[in-house]
Amino acid sequence: MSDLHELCGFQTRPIGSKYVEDLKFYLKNGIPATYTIEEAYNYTHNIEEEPTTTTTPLHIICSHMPTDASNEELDIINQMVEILLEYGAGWCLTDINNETPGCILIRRKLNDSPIYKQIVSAGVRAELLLRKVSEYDMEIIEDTDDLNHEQFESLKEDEEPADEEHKEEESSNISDITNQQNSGQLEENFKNDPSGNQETYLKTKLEYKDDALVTKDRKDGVMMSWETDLMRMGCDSLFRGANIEGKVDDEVNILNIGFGMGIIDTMINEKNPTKQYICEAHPDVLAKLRHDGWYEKPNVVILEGRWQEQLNKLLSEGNVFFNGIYYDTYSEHYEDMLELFDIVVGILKPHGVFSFFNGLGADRQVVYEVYKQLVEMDLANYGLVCKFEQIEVPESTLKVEDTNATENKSVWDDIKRAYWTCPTYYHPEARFMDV
Ligand SMILES: C[S@@+](CC[C@H](N)C(=O)[O-])C[C@H]1O[C@@H](n2cnc3c(N)ncnc32)[C@H](O)[C@@H]1O
Repeated sequence: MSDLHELCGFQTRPIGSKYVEDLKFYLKNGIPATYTIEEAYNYTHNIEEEPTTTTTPLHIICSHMPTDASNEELDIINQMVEILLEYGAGWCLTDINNETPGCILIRRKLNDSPIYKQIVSAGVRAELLLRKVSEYDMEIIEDTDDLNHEQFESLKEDEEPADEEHKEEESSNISDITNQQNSGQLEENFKNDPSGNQETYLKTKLEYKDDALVTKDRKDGVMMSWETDLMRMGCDSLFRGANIEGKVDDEVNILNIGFGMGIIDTMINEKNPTKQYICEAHPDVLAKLRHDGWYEKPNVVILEGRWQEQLNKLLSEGNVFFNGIYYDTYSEHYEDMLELFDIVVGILKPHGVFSFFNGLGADRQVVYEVYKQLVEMDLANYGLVCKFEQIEVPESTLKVEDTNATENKSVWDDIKRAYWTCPTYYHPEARFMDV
């Protein structure tokens, strides 16, 4: 382990200002804030292979920060985190246990600490920067080949490097993409993955089961009935947009993007709006809509196709405006949602409500919290204020190994990959600012 790594392990107490001085000294002398234990180990052992896990100084701080630290010590640790982040420490790099620094704090129940807040803010800044970088087609060159290890290395022999066999499968879409953008293999997998690629998804056969809509062969969960309570909240939000100063609007129009299992659409229909628009792109889902009689319902309009085409048409025709718009699609990304905001502000009535299934980054709690802040900022740029209501999700959605209740069935038992692993759902309700 290098001196920098050792420093971040807080082996001597109390943690005083010398820690900050030493940290600054190492960083100013060229040790990268992202210098990993694995890089240090490989260098000392003449291993040329690029390590696949990244245990950074920030990880070490998060796992060694004492739970009995005094306020003065916490202040020093906080300063150290601030300095590391200033010097470019990664908020979403993953260590040997597939944990980011934020994940470690959550596991240690330290996510109320200012350090956790700093990490989430750094995540927001990093994602905004990444967006700019891709917008302008810039390249971030990360070359660690010419690191001057000799200058800062003093690795102990007993320190074990990252072990491939212990490495868990990466699970966060967003941090995967951030970490491993350059991998051609990943790109290929991504193309063939219906959950991440819309073109592939729309050609993939779907299957309706009792409690889920899944892709027939791979068993990706497109929609699952455990989300029913979340859909109820979504439906209630949409109809709040029908209320203008205590009176119900003369014409209540609701738009739902993505039919799936029809859970939210059934709830909307029961409230009998003037017009219920449903936009749906997948042929198997459209067949289900036909089979279940949705085309015959007098107040229902079905927009067949992707919202990207269908809603632009509505927008340019300019003769229907909505009290509520709900968005819950599949195999789309955050950038798609940003594109949707352009249309939402053009077809939402002044008192209307926009809501969506908030699963942004929800396979990793710290990423979920970063995206909660990002979407709030992005909606604000469109003049929409987004408020979040918190609810606990059913325990059966937390992976079996996390619940300590192996006898309980997990909703993910027959599903390829859990797209949700967070204990709390942040239900979004957005309205124009001046309403
Ligand atoms: C998660 S499900 C929606 C579940 C729904 N909220 C419910 O309550 O059952 C997502 C749906 O969005 C549809 N979809 C995906 N991309 C779409 C797009 N670009 N335009 C319209 N529909 C889309 C999928 O085919 C799928 O039926």
